[in-house]
Amino acid sequence: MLDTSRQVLMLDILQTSADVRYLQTSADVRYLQTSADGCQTIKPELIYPRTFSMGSNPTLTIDIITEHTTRQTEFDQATMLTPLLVTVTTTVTSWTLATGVLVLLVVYAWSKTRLKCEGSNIPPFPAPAKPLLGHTLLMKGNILDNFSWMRKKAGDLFSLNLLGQHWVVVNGYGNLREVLVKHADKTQDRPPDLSSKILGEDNHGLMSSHGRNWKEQRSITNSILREFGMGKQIMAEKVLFEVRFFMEKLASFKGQAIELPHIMSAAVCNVVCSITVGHRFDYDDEYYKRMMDNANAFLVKSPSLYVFYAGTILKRLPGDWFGIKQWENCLSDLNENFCKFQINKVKQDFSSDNVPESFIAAYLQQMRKKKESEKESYLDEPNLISLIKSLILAGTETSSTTINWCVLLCLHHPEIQEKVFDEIKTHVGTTRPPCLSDMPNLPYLSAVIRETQRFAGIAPVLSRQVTDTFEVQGYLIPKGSRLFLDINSALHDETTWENPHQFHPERFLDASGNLLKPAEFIPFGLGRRVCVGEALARTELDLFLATMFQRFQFEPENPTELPTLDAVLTLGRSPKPYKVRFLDRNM
Ligand code: HEM
Repeated sequence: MLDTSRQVLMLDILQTSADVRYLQTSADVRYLQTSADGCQTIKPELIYPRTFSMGSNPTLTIDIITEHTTRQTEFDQATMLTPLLVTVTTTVTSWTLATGVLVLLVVYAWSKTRLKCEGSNIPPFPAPAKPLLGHTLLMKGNILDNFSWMRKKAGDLFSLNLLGQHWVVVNGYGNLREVLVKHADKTQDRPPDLSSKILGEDNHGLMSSHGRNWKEQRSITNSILREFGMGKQIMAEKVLFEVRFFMEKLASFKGQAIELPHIMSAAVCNVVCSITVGHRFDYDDEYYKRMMDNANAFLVKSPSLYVFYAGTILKRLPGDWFGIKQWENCLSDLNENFCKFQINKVKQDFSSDNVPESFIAAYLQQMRKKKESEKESYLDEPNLISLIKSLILAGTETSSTTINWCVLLCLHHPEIQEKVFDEIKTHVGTTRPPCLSDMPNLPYLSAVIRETQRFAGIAPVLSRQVTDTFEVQGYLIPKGSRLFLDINSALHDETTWENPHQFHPERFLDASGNLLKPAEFIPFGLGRRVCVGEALARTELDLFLATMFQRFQFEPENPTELPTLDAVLTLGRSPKPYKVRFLDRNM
């Protein structure tokens, strides 16, 4: 503020007295003229504000020293100094005001960022909280590594103060189960997230809905997906239909090194589209590519896990520090140009009497029925829009990233790749594509898929809002707290999995080669919010991967330099970009 006033002062005088070299005030304070003719410095700090009379009729006497003469000039309000003095007066007033406001703000922020529950028997903190910021800085960087060292310091359950919000990080299968299953009534809801807040979709659809709305959306989603044969042969046929297009696309690269994720996501998303909107899209269709780019941006451009739950205030900051505005644009475009557009298309030739051919049609039919029966219901179009978006976002990158990890891991373990191929060759052959009924005969492939899911841990941290106080491990988890549930702490627990950071599919097979499913294997979550698309995801992983292993040999771009196994962490955990060659085994 001082600086600003000083600059205004100098500029105002200098602009109106072009010949002036130095200015000297009546209080004998000199300061520098900044015009281009190179006059010497007089300490500018001296000018403020004692130089001026602040009475009701402020005047200022200034000695104007030119090259040869000294002339004394008195300025008053009527002259050009008026704005100058007004500026100074205002500055002084606003300085006092600003200090007051700042003090108030600090006191307010301090009271808001203190945990109300501190002092009660909540889980311990891993480190002292910083004034105002609490533990927010601990959320920077790789959150999984951060949680891991905090766990070592504070134990399986620990508290964080994130700008006044109490969060508890829950580690270990036993604790996750206790929180998500035993206390399911109190931990059913997710905290409001930024994407639904900025789109005005809080309590819409499936991901961000809660209470009775969530129950009804979840129940209708389950029943429509079952109606479309999820986990059964009908759904498998939809997947196999897409697998054929995907294989041709892979073959079209003729062994050239490619990045898999884009084309893989396009294929997997088509399965979700064939269910939700009733048909697939061509991979090169511009409309589809735009929708895919937007869906992909949700993950790739998504802010860090913590920012995901931060307030919308971040959106109002100037610029786009957290990429939130860019992110918002992608999500709005997905909403308007895909979800709403497709719903309107289905509505155009919709009839309640037709057998529904898409999720949208089935939902609209149920919506109409509920309306006619005049039963209270949450089925409506805003929920449907958000639901379609949830299915696309939650159902694309998850399965696609898992397959992407599996291919990468096979580049590191060619012997595993050959073992899977041999199993397929023996039990399916190479003349017809594998189908769902082959899977019981392919336990090694199933073990490779499970081990990929365990090793990669693509959905590493879930979150919940605590709606009623409960106790776990002797600690109090107060109502209003939020939970980070570290799923990877169960998937990588040394007491369950020997050498958890090694890729070892055999851990999912018993001595007779039968497939195992340990309770701690929870890549789809646990409890009431467990993945609604689990059966579809498993069918996709089985059929896409079985066909890929059967037809292609996966080779690294450069055989002497394998791509890294390091992950990129956003809301999910995906491999760093790498290139792979798909060599057709039939050629
Ligand atoms: C390998 C693939 C997949 C993995 C690893 C996965 C994992 C998960 C996880 C961990 C959750 C959160 C559970 C919780 O918060 O407790 C979840 C929720 C969800 N998933 Fe999946 N998922 C996959 C595929 C799919 C597919 C294919 C779909 C749909 C087409 C889907 C739709 C959803 C939805 C809508 C939710 C929210 C459910 C709710 O809140 O009630 N997911 N998934």
